[in-house]
Amino acid sequence: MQSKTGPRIAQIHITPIAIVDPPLLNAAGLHAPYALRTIVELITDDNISGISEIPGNKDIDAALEASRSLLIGKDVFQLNDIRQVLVNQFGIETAADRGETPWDQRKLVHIFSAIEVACLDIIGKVTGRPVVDLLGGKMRDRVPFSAYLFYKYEGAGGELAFKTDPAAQGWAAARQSSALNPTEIVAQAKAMCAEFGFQSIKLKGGVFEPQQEVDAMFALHEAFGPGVPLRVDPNALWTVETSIQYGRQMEPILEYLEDPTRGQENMAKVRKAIKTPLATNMCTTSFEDIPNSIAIGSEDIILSDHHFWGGLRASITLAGICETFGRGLSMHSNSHLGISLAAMVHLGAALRDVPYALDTHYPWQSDEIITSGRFTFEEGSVAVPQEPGLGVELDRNALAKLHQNYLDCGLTKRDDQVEMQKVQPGWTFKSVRW
Ligand SMILES: O=C([O-])[C@@H](O)[C@@H](O)[C@H](O)[C@@H](O)C(=O)[O-]
Ligand SMILES: [Mg+2]
Repeated sequence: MQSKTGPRIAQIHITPIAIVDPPLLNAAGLHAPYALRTIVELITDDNISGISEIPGNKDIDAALEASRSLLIGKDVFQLNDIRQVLVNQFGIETAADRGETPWDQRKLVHIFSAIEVACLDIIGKVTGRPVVDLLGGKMRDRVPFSAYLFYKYEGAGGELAFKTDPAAQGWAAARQSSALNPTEIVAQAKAMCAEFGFQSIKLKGGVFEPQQEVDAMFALHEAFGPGVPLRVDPNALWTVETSIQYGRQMEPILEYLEDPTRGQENMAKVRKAIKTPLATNMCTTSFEDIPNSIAIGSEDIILSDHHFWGGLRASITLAGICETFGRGLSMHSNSHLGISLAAMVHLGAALRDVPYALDTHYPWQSDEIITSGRFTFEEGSVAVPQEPGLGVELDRNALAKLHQNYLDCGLTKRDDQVEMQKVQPGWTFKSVRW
């Protein structure tokens, strides 16, 4: 029997969108009223559509545009060739290229992730298999996620910015409330867990001085008891000394401490001094970082993200490396919609182990871009879609509306410092604050 070729990429649609995002606080400042994503749709010569979603900004969109002519005509099964074409075009960003924010300065990984996921969606449709089967097959039917708490100002985001919608009910109402102290953080956690059933909880820290955030963690421990694993992520704003001091205080209550301090060397020092495992999505963020991570022991758990590690198959490779070198693996997230969530769920289902519930910002979003509407969570987990491909279809009306949001809102890249300065003039980001 002769093997077949194709289908081939005939059209590429790149659509920047802006999705409503509430005023969430973090170490870099404040979320804008809209978060930017880019939706990519590939259409093959036999009219099959494959979709993906990546973090958006003007540069990434321009790079996607620039790769269009290189990708038209490519066989969607030839992912190695497609990646090589993109490597030739953009090069592999080195640690030096990635500079002071190595987790962020990416072109190749985002673009290849967008193209790979859309191709896998098509391959799944052609073969009649869900994407998880293309990653080696399903190890579980449901994928567990963690509650992801944020300090925040009052407000719903989008047009409501810092205002609230009095008609909102349940979590939609709680999502608008301010959370600026331990009591409000516990209230946020209760509302989010009541809605989504999460069984573990992460707090985005790096907003207030460390003792306030540590007090919030103890308040969560008090409210939820020892059966609910807790994590806190100060996004590397603490010195080594601060990390050790507060890390030791939280040893009895934390499942893991995420990126307390900046860089692999500092993380390795903290790791030697405290008993709690350390997790990262900031110091070991690419394959190039792995050898030094292993040599010096900078973390226990790598928070992968297919958007940032170069796709779903690269994430499976990362899982193998983690297994070989005794690293735990979990998943990082940013504000996102259901196409990204579907891809995360297929990946999570294919991993041999999921020892830590994965991160997702999804509860903070109210928009959706898939025809089936927003994903539902049961006891914090999402069922793996069983239909061919990603198992989600693009809602073209929603795409048009969210693209119009993008055009209207005037944002072209994420800048949490600028957003914070609108509220607190003169506020500046500091890479080490406490
Ligand atoms: O959305 C945020 O504010 C987070 O701080 C995000 O930007 C981080 O990338 C991320 O969630 C993290 O775990 O560091
Ligand atoms: Mg993090």
